Amino acid sequence: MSVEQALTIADLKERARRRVPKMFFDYADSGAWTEGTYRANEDDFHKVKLRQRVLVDMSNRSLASEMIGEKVSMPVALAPTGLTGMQHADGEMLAAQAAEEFGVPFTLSTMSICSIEDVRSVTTKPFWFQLYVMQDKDFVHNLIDRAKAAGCSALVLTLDLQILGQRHKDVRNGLSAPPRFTPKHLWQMATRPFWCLDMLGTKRRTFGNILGHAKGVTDLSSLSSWTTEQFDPQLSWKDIEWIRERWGGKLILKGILDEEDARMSLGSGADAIIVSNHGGRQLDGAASSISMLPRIVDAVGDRMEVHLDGGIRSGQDVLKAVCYGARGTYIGRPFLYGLGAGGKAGVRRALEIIHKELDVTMALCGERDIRNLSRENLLRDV
Ligand SMILES: Cc1cc2nc3c(=O)[nH]c(=O)nc-3n(C[C@H](O)[C@H](O)[C@H](O)COP(=O)(O)O)c2cc1C
Repeated sequence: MSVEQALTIADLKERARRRVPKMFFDYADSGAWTEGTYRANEDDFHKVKLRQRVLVDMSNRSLASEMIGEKVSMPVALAPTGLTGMQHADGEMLAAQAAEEFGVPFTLSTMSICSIEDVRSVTTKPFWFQLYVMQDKDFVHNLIDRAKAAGCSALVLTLDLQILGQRHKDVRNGLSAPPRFTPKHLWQMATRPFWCLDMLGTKRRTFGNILGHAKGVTDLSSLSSWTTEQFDPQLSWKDIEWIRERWGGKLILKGILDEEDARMSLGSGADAIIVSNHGGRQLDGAASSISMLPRIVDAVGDRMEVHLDGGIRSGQDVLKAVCYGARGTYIGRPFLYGLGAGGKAGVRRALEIIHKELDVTMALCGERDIRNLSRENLLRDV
C-alpha cells in the first residue's frame, strides 16, 4: 500500500513497521513497563460518545482556530519527539516542512537528530522548541538562546521527564542514546534497504542540538554518557521563573496530569499547559490524558489555555478533546508513523487523514465551526 492509499493512521503504522528498522519502530511504538497507560491513552477515547444531530445546515465548515494566539488550520500540532531523524533520514526537517505547509505547529525536541538551525534552514515560518532542563545550565541557557535566535515562537517546557521511565522494548533491543550499532542492529537495518539508502544520503545521525554544543561532548561516546546523566532531577516550580525570563516569549508547560499541578501552573506565567503523560512512556499506571482533561479544564477555567496529547489516532479523538475544552492537541506517534511510512508525504498524509476525520465528524455532530464545540456535543452517562 502506498502512502496515498493509507486511509487510517493504523495503515501508516503498518507501512512504517515494514520500512523502519525494528529498534527504531519499537522506540516509537512503546510505553513504560506494562504499557498500561500507553494503551489507556488510546482506549479511553473510545469510551467517549458523540451526539449525532440531524437536519442542521452542515455547509461551509471551518476547522481553523488558534493555539496560543497563532492561527492553525486545525487545532493539531506535531508533538516533540526525540530521535525523529531515525524514523526517516532528516526526519525533523521533513516533518517541520509538512506541518508548515499544512498550517499547523511543529515542535522540535531537545533530543532531535536535526538541530534547531537545520530545521530553521528549511522552514519559512516560526516553529516551536521543546526544552529538557539539563544539569549543565550553560548548555540550557545556550539552547534557549539558540531557539530565540532561530525565531521559534513558543517554548514547550517538558516537566515529566526528570528521570527516564523504562521501556522494556528499548532495553531488549539494546537501543542506546545516541544509537550505537551492533551486528543485530546492522541486520535490522540491512532488511530495510530504502531506509538505509535515505540514511546514507544524510550526515545527520546523532543528537544535533547537543554534539558540539555541550561542554565535553565531542564524540559519540561522550555524548552517550552525557545524555543519560544530564536530565535534572531537581527541576522545580522555581526554575520556571528563570526559564521564562531568559526565554521572554510564549511558554507552554508539558506534562501536567493532576488538577493540583494544573492550579499551580496558573501562577507560573505560562501561556498554556499540555495535559500529557508523555504518551505513556514515563509513569506507567498513570491515568490516560483524555480521562484527566475535563477536571483539569475545570480546575484552570479560562485563565489559561489547556492542550492535550496522548492517544490521538484520529480526527474523532481531536474532536472529543476539543469538546472537553482543549484549545489544542498534539500528535506524536501518528506523525512518526507517517514519517516512517513515507517521509514528508507520509506526515502530510497523517495530517490529511486526521483533518478529514475531524471535518466529517464535526458535520455529523451538527456543527460547522470547531470553535463552537463543547461538552454539549458529547453524551453523558454512557
Ligand atoms: C518516540 C517518542 C519520542 C518522544 N520524545 C519526546 C521528547 O523528546 N520530548 C518530549 O517532551 N516528549 C517526547 N515524547 C512525548 C510526545 O511529545 C507526546 O507527549 C506523546 O507522543 C503523545 O502521545 P501520542 O504518541 O500517543 O500522540 C516522545 C514520544 C514518542 C512516541
